[in-house]
Amino acid sequence: MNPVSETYVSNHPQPNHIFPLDFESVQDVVPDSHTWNSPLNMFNIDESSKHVIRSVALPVIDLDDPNALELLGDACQTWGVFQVMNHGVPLNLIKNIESESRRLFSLPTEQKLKAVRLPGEVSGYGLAHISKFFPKKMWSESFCILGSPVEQARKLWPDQDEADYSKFCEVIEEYRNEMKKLSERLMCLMLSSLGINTEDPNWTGSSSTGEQKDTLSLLQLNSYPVCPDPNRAMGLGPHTDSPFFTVVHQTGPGLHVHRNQVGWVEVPPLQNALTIHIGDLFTVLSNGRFMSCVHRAAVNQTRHRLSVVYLHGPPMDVKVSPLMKLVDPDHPPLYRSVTWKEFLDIKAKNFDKALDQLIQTVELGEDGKYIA
Ligand SMILES: C=C1C[C@]23C[C@H]1CC[C@H]2[C@@]12CCC[C@@](C)(C(=O)O1)[C@H]2[C@@H]3C(=O)O
Ligand SMILES: O=C(O)CCC(=O)C(=O)O
Ligand SMILES: [Fe+2]
Repeated sequence: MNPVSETYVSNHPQPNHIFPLDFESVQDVVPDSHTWNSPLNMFNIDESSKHVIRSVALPVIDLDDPNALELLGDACQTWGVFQVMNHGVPLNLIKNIESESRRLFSLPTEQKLKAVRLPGEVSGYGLAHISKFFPKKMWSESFCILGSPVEQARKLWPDQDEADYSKFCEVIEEYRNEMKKLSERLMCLMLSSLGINTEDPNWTGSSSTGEQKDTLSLLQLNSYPVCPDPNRAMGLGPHTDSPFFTVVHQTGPGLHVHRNQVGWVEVPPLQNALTIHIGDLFTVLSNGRFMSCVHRAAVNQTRHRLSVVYLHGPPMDVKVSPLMKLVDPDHPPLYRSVTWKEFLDIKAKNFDKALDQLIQTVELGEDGKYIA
């Protein structure tokens, strides 16, 4: 652990999976704590080949294309990941969030630790939330923002004049608004591709009180510093995202998605494209038609890579179940209903097998068909 973290920890006991390596003082070797050399045996992925495929083209969907709906449905069913062009998010806003992230991560470690994510909290600076599921540390640092960024930003830029944190907050809020708009549009398209009409107020399932609540939106900024030996380190271990889907902006190559029978495929950092990953809750909602996509982030020796991840999910306590329209005598409900909150608890205990825990067996009639 780096000296700043050490001092901090001795005063505030913390689990060690929150603190990133002190990248400011990284030498020319990857420490043992960060060396990924044993097979993970997660997600039933065959790890015999380290090869990353660059020749297989991932679906790229132009939202202005008249066939966008069909292409998008196809991409969700076959890949669980796709890239969108003409998404309507202003390019200068994307550049701005990139430079604000860069400004944040280039603060001295000591400063970033002032906004460290406390145990049990979602927002703040630290290792990615999923680090606790892996035996080795990741070559990255992240900053998670749930709700207003103001409180966190004040910790990062405390004594200076307002300009420092207000610029950051402005850009975050603006980006979040654009992401919300785009996500709602994508959600409608994805559901339409399944024959679901989102005008129906109950399409996400029902909350305990029956009232409509806001969907939850969360931003995570990731930073992957240059690494002296990228083959031995991991930026972000293999995982699926838990919400309905995530929208990712990356500044350079490093994102890999896994496809069965194919292997790890690189997601190219196309100019002006955003990457969408189907998450676990969409798998439940779509009754297994759209499977969440396993992905990871690699690091490199020359370029500091950044990514910005927006999570689009339901309110934490709203039950998500397979949509009624996707359940019929030939398609029984595969998963039991679950709230995002319950699902995160399940995932905390069964990281790569969380969805399997929701699989239910239903009684079938004599003809082998499901009776609703
Ligand atoms: C509400 C959530 C969803 C979490 C856990 C918890 C708080 C932060 C979320 C993320 C944000 C970034 C990707 C992810 C994979 C991560 O590492 O932290 C997400 C994870 C999940 O989708 O499970
Ligand atoms: O850095 C990336 O490209 C991916 C980040 C990611 O998957 C995540 O934060 O969940
Ligand atoms: Fe992810």
